[in-house]
Amino acid sequence: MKACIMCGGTGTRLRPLTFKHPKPSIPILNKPSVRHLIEHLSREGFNEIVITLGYMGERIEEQLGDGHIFGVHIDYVYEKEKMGTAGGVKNAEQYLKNEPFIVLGGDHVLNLDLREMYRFHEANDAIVTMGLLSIDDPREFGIADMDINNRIHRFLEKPKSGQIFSNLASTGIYICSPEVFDWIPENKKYDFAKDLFPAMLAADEKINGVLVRGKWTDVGSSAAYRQAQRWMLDALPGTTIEGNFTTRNARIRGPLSIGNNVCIGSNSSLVGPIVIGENTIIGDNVLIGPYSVIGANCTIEDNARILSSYLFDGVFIGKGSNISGAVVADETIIGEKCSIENGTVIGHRTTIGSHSTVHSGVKIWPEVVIDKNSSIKETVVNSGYDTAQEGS
Ligand SMILES: CC(=O)N[C@H]1[C@@H](OP(=O)(O)O)O[C@H](CO)[C@@H](O)[C@@H]1O
Repeated sequence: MKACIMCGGTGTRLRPLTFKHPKPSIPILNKPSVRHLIEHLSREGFNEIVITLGYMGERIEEQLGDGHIFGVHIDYVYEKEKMGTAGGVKNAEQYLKNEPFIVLGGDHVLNLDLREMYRFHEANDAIVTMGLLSIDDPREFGIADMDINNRIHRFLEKPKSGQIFSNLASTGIYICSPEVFDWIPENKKYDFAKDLFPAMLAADEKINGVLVRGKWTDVGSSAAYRQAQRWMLDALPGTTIEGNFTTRNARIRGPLSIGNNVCIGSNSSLVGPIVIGENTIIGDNVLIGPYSVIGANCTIEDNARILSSYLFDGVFIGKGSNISGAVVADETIIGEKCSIENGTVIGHRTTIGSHSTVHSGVKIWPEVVIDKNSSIKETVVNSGYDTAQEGS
């Protein structure tokens, strides 16, 4: 079975993380998130995959290669300019024109039964079948109204508060028959949700919906990102303690997945679920609490506390610092006795001087240097980076 993964977006809402990683490459359990998606597709029998690329596309191609390590074959199609979601898929038509195919976003994290959705599509006669999920507040999504025979009669993209006629949100996962290409104009920016579905419904063309069960999120915001990592940490097997590490009397409670050559100092306490990448060094009296992911080549010095936080590769945490509910991108240095509070997102290669506090929810852009003893209450940007807020 064939799949098309849309990986062209700029990921502006996930800044500052997306200055270093395109959205599908942001690490989840220390692996680019799209790898988890491809592993799932492979398990479900979708082994011919085409990926549409735009922003930092080469990074994604480098990380995934031809797909053989996942048991799939991957082709890549680059968008020269932004073509919209349907326009991007149209660009990949040569790989998709012979049989129904599934379309997903490169930032989707899920454990859904996609095969069931595909079978439903094959057994029914719509050109498009949309995966729908019941969501309490669907304002961030497209919403659909569906009859008892699964036919969608109304669709509205990003409804405002007074316009919510249904709680069925589009997951942005579509099964399409090749006839869909007749509906998408060539060389024109064209979107599934904004252009194609309204055009099909106006022409009384059938679109089906299918309710999906299980876990699904798109990693569109840092809150969704944290949620996605939590799910994946919850899915770590039982009390496993994997990996080859050395320790002097640390107290360790799984589930825990540890890379090779990790070194844990004395009297430290690790309470899973936790994932730690290879070559990371953890000092004495360190507490690493549940729902933390620590990248490869990190250093956590003595007496630090890391709680429900995600540190990317090469991060340094100084003595006695307290990191709680934060995301810290690659190679950032946090000095001694800092406090990094809940919801903070710190870009790559930033330096936070010792004895500083970064208050709850603050974002700090890459390569910023914060003085010692600072108290940061608002976003700190780096004017060397593009500050325009467009795209998704
Ligand atoms: C224009 C467009 O494609 N909108 C889609 C898409 O929204 P984004 O905000 O563009 O990610 O994905 C949503 C699911 O993540 C889906 O509900 C919505 O209809």
